[in-house]
Amino acid sequence: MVREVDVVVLGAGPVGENVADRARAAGLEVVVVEHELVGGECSYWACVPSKTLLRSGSALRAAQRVPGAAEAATGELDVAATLARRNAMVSDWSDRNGQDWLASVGIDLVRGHGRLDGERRVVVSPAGGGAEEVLVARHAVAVCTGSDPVVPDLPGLAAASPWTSRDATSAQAVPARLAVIGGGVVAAEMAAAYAGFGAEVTVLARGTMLRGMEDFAGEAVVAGLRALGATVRLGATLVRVERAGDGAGEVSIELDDGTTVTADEVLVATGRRARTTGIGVETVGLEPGASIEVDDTLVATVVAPAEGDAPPWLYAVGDVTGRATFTHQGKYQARAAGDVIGARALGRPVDDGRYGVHVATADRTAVPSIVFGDPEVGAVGLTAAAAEAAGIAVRVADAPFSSVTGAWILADGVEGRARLVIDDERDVLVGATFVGQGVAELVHQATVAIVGEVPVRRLWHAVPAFPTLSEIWLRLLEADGRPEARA
Ligand SMILES: Cc1cc2nc3c(=O)[nH]c(=O)nc-3n(C[C@H](O)[C@H](O)[C@H](O)COP(=O)(O)OP(=O)(O)OC[C@H]3O[C@@H](n4cnc5c(N)ncnc54)[C@H](O)[C@@H]3O)c2cc1C
Ligand SMILES: NC(=O)c1ccc[n+]([C@@H]2O[C@H](COP(=O)([O-])OP(=O)(O)OC[C@H]3O[C@@H](n4cnc5c(N)ncnc54)[C@H](O)[C@@H]3O)[C@@H](O)[C@H]2O)c1
Repeated sequence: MVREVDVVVLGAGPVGENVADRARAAGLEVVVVEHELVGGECSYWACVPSKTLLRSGSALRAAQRVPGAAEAATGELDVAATLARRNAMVSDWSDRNGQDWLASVGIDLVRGHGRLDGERRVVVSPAGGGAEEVLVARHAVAVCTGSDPVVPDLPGLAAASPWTSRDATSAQAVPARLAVIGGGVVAAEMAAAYAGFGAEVTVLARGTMLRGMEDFAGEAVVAGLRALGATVRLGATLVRVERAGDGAGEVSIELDDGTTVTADEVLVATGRRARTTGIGVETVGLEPGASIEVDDTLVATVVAPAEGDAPPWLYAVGDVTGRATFTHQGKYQARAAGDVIGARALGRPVDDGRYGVHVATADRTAVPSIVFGDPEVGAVGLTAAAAEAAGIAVRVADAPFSSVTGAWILADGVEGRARLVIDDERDVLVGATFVGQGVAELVHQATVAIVGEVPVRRLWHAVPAFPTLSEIWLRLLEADGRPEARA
């Protein structure tokens, strides 16, 4: 069967849903193709279950840090109740709600595996078998197929049936011992969750933790994991992995220093790669296995421009672009992409200037990220090192949360600190990092300041209420110095 529609969206993760939503809002006829669950990785095996698994432990520890509440919160974490809440948060891996939402906004869902088949064509193999359906897009195809975990080519690892983030976020029981390979955000979060559940956790990071963030963030996460009882080995080089018995025995991980770590499960948390294999990208001149490069309106850049004035037709959005692999940033791209697809289809003006309606400018200036461990790490924009590497002359302002009364009221034993990275010439923020208990909500203030290019001297007039955590902003400005003192 061949069906002609306005827009075909390949993949109904958070990003595909939002591209479809915006294109539909422009009045276009939209079909979404999905071979697993509507809602994608984020809803079922990533953001939602991982944050739910972390939340119960962090709520308990937050109470235990406040005298008066601590005396009432003396029990152990209820792991079974935590796992049950996670099951509920992912609707027991049913996408009924997602399907209902698509129907409610008039987006057609086609269940099955989709692949590109030359210009504007997507072929769908139905999930339950049967005849293939060919979808021909009048205006656009948006590839929103997400990413897959990378399993390193380490001797014995694949044969040891390692966990990926899918197993760690959907497990119905907690292994007694969990080894975690990697020092990134999945490793930090899942190690914190499972250590909080009482598992004996060993993190094996080949360098430091959270490389790419400010050094003090990774250092605080290592200290936090150790405080939860986890073992963290930095600079670990793994030689081989072996699972004993017939595949059900313990896993041994041999390191180059001659030591061996044994565990019941091993979680591989060594990054992700774009899902561009088996989706026909080669039929439109793209490379299978690689991220799809796009311009700021999310048009795939390697496809030759269409003849004459014909508008571009191939878009890629979200994790598959490798641009800024977070749900919030993918959805931001998706709003721009869905709107620009609508504008181009209807012959309306395209607003593609810096911070225009139809571009994802903030992918290059202000991508917020939170590591939801204990402590939390929140960051946006550039680190001091990244700014310098980009040739921006910056000054840095640091302040500890122990200087903030609101932090002392929230909990005893205040730790953590924050940093602003300021473009010295333009006197605007280009980066910020917050580390501590409950700091996640502070990041958006910095995101607004960066995107708004608010002069630092004006930030002195944005007065944080007393006594809140936000007073860290005042401490940071004080560390930077009163504007007239620098004049
Ligand atoms: C453990 C973990 C925790 C995370 N936590 C956070 C967090 O707290 N906050 C955050 O912002 N980000 C988080 N992320 C990242 C976030 O999950 C991704 O950035 C987000 O899911 C990307 O959305 P997407 O729609 O691009 O891709 P996906 O969510 O991967 O969705 C892609 C969809 O396309 C479908 N699909 C793929 N190929 C085909 C095909 N050929 N035919 C039909 N359908 C297809 C898939 O089935 C899937 O439904 C986390 C990631 C992991 C691994
Ligand atoms: N809270 C959040 O927003 C959140 C949470 C989890 C994941 N995510 C997203 O998912 C992505 C993937 O997370 P991740 O932790 O898997 O990747 P990552 O890129 O954050 O970290 C990968 C880690 O694996 C290590 N590594 C890579 N190859 C290795 C190898 N061959 N041997 C040993 N170590 C190796 C790296 O040194 C690094 O420490 C993140 O980049 C992020 O975009 C976001």
